[in-house]
Amino acid sequence: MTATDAFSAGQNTQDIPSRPAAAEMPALSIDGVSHSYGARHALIDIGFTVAPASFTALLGLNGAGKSTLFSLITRLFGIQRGHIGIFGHDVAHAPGEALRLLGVVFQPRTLDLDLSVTQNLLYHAALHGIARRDARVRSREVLARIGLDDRAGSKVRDLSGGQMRRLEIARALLHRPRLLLLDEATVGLDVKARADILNHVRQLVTEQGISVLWATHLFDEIGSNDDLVILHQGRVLAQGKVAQVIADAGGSDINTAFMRLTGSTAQGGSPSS
Ligand SMILES: Nc1ncnc2c1ncn2[C@@H]1O[C@H](COP(=O)(O)OP(=O)(O)OP(=O)(O)O)[C@@H](O)[C@H]1O
Repeated sequence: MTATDAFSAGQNTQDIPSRPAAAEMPALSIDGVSHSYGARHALIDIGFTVAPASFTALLGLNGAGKSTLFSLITRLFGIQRGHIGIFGHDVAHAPGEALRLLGVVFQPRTLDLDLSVTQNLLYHAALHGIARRDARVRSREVLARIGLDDRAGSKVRDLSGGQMRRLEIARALLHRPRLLLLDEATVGLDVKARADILNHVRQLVTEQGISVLWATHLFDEIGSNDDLVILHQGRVLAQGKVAQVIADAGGSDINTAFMRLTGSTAQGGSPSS
């Protein structure tokens, strides 16, 4: 039985550590997480939280450990060390509750190009056990939310790269998650498509109250009001509001702050990056 179950069942909770109220519960909490591939340490004792209804950028160069972290959060890999919680549900011990609240857009594309936009969504809904009629309602809802409602009948093959990405985001929203993870969601897109995707995702935060963890290596995708986590060579070097991270690092902007923290050259936001 989880702490939540015990609380709701009204049992003696003396031995159960007190939990923050639901409104204060982090959407995502990463606590003391380490992961190694054999002798290679990909993540080293990392910790941070994503606040509810926030946009948190996870900034790191190639090889920083972002994809490894996503694989742990989604349970693709078992957790070797540390704890990961989604709205208070431990991913290792209460995976059903935790993953129900989670939507994910992975780096590689996984759409069926020969099916229509709606068929892709209905197929995914069926995998989630969503009844056909409900799935149709939800498909229309998520396509409208992500600005693709006019392409519902199009073959995915005929969409642009940016539209395909938006469809993947729509698909990740079908089961109405409260936390959305996106791993380098704008890779390979042009400047306008990148901006469109970012705008849509930011709207999910401000209008729907969805919490977002946005993994990127592109500095220009980070907004001045975002929460920021800097991951470098498997370690969290800084976290907090962007302005605070810049001030703490003694930089004048995010590029100089990153360079000061890591000694690495900053990455621009060129479409080919
Ligand atoms: N399956 C694997 N086996 C061995 N080492 C791996 C494996 N996957 C990742 N690594 C190593 O772990 C480290 C972190 O890689 P990871 O892919 O998590 O970083 P990343 O920040 O997502 O980078 P990228 O944006 O390039 O995918 C790197 O040193 C990488 O070489």
